[in-house]
Amino acid sequence: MASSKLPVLVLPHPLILLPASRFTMPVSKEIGEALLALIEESDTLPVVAAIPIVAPTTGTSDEIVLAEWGTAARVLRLVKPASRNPRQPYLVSLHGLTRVRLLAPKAEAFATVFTELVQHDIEYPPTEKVPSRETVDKFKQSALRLLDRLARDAVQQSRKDGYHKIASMLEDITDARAPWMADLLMGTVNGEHSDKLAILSAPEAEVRLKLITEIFLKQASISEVSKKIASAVDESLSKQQKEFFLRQQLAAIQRELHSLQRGVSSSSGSGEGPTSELDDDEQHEADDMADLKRKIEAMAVGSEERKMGVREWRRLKRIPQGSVENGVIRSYLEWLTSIPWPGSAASQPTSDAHSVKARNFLVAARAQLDSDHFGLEKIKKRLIEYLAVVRLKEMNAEREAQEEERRAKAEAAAATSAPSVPGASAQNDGKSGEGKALVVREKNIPLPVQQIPTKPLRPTKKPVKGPILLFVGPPGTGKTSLGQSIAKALNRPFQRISLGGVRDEAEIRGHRRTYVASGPGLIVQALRKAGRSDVVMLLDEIDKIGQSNFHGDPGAALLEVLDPEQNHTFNDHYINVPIDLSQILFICTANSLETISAPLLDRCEIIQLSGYTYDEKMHIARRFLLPKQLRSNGLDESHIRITEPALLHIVTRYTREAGVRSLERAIGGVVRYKAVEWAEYVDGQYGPLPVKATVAVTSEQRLDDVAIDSDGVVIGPKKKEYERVVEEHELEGILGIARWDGEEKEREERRGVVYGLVVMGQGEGGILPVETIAVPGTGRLKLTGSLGDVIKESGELALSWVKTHAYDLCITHTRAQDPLKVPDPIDIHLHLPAGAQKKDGPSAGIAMTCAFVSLLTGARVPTHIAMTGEITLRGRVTPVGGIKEKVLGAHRAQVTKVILPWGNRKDVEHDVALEIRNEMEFVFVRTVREALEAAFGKGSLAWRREALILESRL
Ligand SMILES: Nc1ncnc2c1ncn2[C@@H]1O[C@H](COP(=O)(O)OP(=O)(O)OP(=O)(O)O)[C@@H](O)[C@H]1O
Repeated sequence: MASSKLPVLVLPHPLILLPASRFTMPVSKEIGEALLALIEESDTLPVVAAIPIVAPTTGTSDEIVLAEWGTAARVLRLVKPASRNPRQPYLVSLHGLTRVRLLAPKAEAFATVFTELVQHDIEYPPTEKVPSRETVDKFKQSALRLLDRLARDAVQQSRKDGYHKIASMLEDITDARAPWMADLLMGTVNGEHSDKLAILSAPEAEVRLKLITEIFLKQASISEVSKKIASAVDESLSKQQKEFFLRQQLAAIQRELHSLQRGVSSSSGSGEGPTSELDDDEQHEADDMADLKRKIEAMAVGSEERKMGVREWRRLKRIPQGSVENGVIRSYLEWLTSIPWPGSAASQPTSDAHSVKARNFLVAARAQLDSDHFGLEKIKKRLIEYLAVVRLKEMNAEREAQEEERRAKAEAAAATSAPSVPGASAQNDGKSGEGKALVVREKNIPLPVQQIPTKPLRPTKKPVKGPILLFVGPPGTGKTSLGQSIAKALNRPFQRISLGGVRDEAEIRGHRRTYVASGPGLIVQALRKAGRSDVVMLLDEIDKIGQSNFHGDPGAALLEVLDPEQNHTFNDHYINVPIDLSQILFICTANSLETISAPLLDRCEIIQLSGYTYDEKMHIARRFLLPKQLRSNGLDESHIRITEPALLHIVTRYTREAGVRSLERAIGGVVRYKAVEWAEYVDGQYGPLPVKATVAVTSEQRLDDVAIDSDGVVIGPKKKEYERVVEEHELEGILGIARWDGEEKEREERRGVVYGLVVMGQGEGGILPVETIAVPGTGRLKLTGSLGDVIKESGELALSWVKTHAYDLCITHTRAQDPLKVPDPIDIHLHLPAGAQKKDGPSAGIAMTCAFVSLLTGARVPTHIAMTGEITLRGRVTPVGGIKEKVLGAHRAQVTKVILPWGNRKDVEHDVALEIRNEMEFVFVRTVREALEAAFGKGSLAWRREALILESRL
C-alpha cells in the first residue's frame, strides 16, 4: 500500500464524503484560512484527507473519535460569502477521489482538528480487483429496484428524471466500473450514517458491492412497505383502522423492547425476577379472549344466546383492538357469557345432602328456619308448606325431564336400527345429537355428508311455578333474613335486589346497548353474581319502587319478571336475548301494601309480619342478637353476661320499634363497650397517672382508679378488675339516657285529649294523641296535622254525632242548641301531632268523638286507655285494620286498656299473643255510646233518660 502525508479535514458529524461524490460544507475561520493558505501554496487544486467522525460529539476536540477510513478529496472551491455566520464564514466544496486510511490516529494528534489542518500519515488501498459478475448483477438489481422506488416517490419531475438517468447509466456500466458506481449511488441516496461509514471502511470492491446490495435492498423494502402503508392508510383506512395500525405498531415495539429487556436481564444473570400480574398484558389479553371463546363454545348449541355470542364474537374479531367499539362488544360478551344460561354447566345445581331429594329435607328446612328465627310460628308453618310444594314440583319436573330424555334416546335408537331407505344403511358414530355427521350409503354409492336436523341441545327443565311470597311488615321484623333462610333450606344461592328508590325501568331491564355506559338490569346482575339459574331472589322493598314516569314504569317491568307465564322469556334490553327466569324463586318484601300496584299484589301471596312483643324481643335478643353481636365483636359468652333486668331495660326503654333492628344496635353498643373494657384489661392499659405528689385526688372516681398513700397523694394506678356482668344501672353510662324513659308519665290526662291507635308508614303500630281545644270563633271545626281527606271527613262526622247528641249528653239545654254557639260561640281546633307525617283513614273515629265529648263536657279519659274504630253517622262502631300492630304498639307504650270495635274480636283472638292478651284489657264496642262509657268510665257522663230510649229504638 502506498503511503504519504495529507492535511486532515475533519467532517462534522454526520457528514461523510464518499469517493466520486461532491459536497459543499461550511468551515471555521481558522480552517478556512488554512485551506486558503494551502490553495495559495500549491499550483493545482490541493488535496485533503476528509475524515468523518464516528459518533456525534458536543464539539470539543478531546471527545471526538475519528473514523479509520476517509476520502482523499480535492478542494474545488473555497468562498467566503458576505452573509455567512461569523463562526463558520467559509464554504468549501470537495470532490471525493479515493479511499485513504489514517495511519495510527492518536487522539493527541488531533487535539486541534477544529482549528488547524494537521498533516498526517495516510495510506492508499491497493488497486481494486474487478468484482465477480454475480456480485455485480445482484448489486445492479438492488440498485435498480431502489432507484425505481425513489423515482416513484419523488415529487419533483427533475428528480424523477435524474433517477431514471442514473438507472439507464447503471444498466450499461461495466463490471470494473461497478464499485465506482456503487460509491456514487451510495453518496446520492439518502442513506444512514452507519451504512455510509461501513461502505467507506470497505476498501475491497467485492465486499463493498455485497454490502451496498444489502443496504439498497433494505432501503427499497422499507420504502416500499412504508409507501404501501401510507397509501393504504391514506386511501382506504378509516380513522379507527389507522388507530389500529398504530396500536399494532406500538404493541410490536413494546414486545421487542420487552424481549430485549428480558434478554438483558437474563444475560446479566439476574434471571426472570418476580413477575407481577400487572406485567405481561399481552398474555392476559390472550387468556381473556380464549376464556371468552371457551365460554361461548360452552353455550347450548343452537340456542339464541350462542347465536348472539357467535355473531358478536365475529364482530369483535373484525374491530380493531383498543377501539371504543371493541371495548363495548367485549363487555357485552363478558356479560352474555357470565349469565347462567339453562343448559350450560355453570347453571347446574350441585347435589348434596341438602338437596330437595333428600329424605329429611323438610325436617332440615324446619331446623334451618328455627335456627335462624325465633317465634313466627304461623309464618314458618306457611313457609314449610311452600317449601314442600316447591320440592314436590321440582321432583316431578325432574322425573318428567328424565322420562323425556329416555323417550328421546329410545326414538333415536329405533331410528338407527331400522333404516328408512330399503337397501340403505345409516351410519353414525353411535351417539346421536346435533353436529354429528351422518353418512348414508346405498349399495356402496357414497352420498354427501348431511347434518342431522335435531333440536337444540338444551335440557328441558320444567319451570317450578309456585306462588310468589310477599313478606309485609315493619322494618327489622326478619323479612330479609327469612328469605335467606329459605335459600339455605333449599341449598340455593341467595341474591337480594333492593328496589327502594328504583325510578327507572332501565334499572330492572337494563339500558339498550346504543346508550353510552349501558349495562344490564338488576335481575341480570343478580343472576351473574349468583352463577346459577335457580337462585332465590329477594326483591326487597317493592313498596318503595318508583311510580311510572318519563323513565318508564319500573313496576311494569317487575310484573313481567314476576309473572310465571311471561318470565321464561324475560327480555333485558342490554342482553337482548330472551332469558329464562322461571327457575328463579322470587320472594318480595314490603313495609306496607298501600303503594304496591294491584296487578303486582295479585301475583303475590301476602305473608304478614307484625312485630314482636317484649317477651319475643327478649328471647330474640338472648338467643340470636347477643350471640351474633358477640361473634362479630370477637368476644364470647365468657366475656359478657347481660342480666335479665338489664336486657328488659334495653328492650323497653332504649328501643320501641316493631322489629329488632334498634335492639340489635343497642346490644351491639353494649358489647362494643365491654369489648373495649376487656381489651384495656388484657393490655394492662390502665395507663399510669402523672407524677407522684403533684396530683391531688379529688373526685370519688379517681379514688377508685388509683392507689394513694397515707398522705392522700397518688402513688400509681390501681389495676382494675374486668367485670363481665352488665347490670341495669350501668346502661345509662354505656348507652346514654334511655330514649323512652318516663314517656308514659309525661302523658297527661287532660280535657280534650284522647289517645288513638295508629299504624305508621313503616307498618309499625303505636299510639297518637288526638288533641282538641276550644277557641273563640263562629262554630267551625279546624283540623291540622297533615290529615288526608278520609280522616278529615271522619273528624266532621264525629263532631256531627256529638252535636246531635249534645242535648243527651247534657252539653246543651235544648235539642236545637249548637254546642259550638251556646253559651259562647267557639271554634274547635283538632290536631294530631307529628305534623310532618301524613295521616289518613277512618280509624280515628271513636278517638275524635271521645276528644270532642271530653272537650265539651270537661270529663277526662285516663292516659292508660287508647282506642281505634270507625264510626258511622248512626253511632255504630265498625271494624278497622292493623289490629295486631296497633295492639303491639299500645303494649309497647304501656297502655293497659284498649277500646276496639266489636268486629275486631277475631283479630285479637287470632293474632295477638296470649301474654299480651293477659296483660291488657280489651273492650269491644258496637256503638259510640259503649265506646264513651269504656273511655270515660261507666256513669261518668250524664246521659238524659230519653236518649237511652231513642238509642234502643234505633
Ligand atoms: N324472629 C327473629 N329471630 C331472630 N332474629 C331476627 C328475627 N327477626 C329479625 N331478626 C334479626 O333482625 C335483623 C333485621 O332483620 P331483617 O333485615 O330481616 O329485617 P327486615 O324485615 O328485612 O327489615 P327491612 O324492612 O328494613 O328490610 C336481622 O339481623 C335478623 O336476623
